[in-house]
Amino acid sequence: MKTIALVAHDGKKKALLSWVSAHKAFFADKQLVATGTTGKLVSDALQQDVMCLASGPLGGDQQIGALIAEQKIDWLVFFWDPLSSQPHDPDVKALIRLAVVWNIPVACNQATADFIIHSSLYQQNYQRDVPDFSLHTTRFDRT
Ligand SMILES: O=C(CO)COP(=O)(O)O
Repeated sequence: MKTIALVAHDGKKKALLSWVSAHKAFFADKQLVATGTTGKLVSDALQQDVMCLASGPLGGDQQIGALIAEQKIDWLVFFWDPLSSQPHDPDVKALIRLAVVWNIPVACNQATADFIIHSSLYQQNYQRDVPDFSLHTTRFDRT
């Protein structure tokens, strides 16, 4: 099962909540991890369990970064707010840095988050619709 980390700054929480709500069915079979306040809001919006870590300014970003370094997170959706300063800005940068270091998909806005969902759905459908790809290749090789 895929594990997705969700984080949003206060100025972007509304955007994240409307985005996750629009994709409620997609998240139903995913494991969700989030910083404290974001996680509570997402859990209420989706009526789904979310592993809530500490609030961002209290170390939640660092906890998610640690999970990334332990390879327990498949992708990160982090709606950070480019128009307000954060007291824990070094933690924010460290989290994004670790997502890049560990080469996991990371979406910092809705357009990219949509891309990742569409790509993930495409991969699921491709794997389901073409299960006998190797068989097909073998048959082709014999002719
Ligand atoms: O500050 C955050 C990310 O940097 C988010 O923390 P909360 O989800 O606790 O608001």
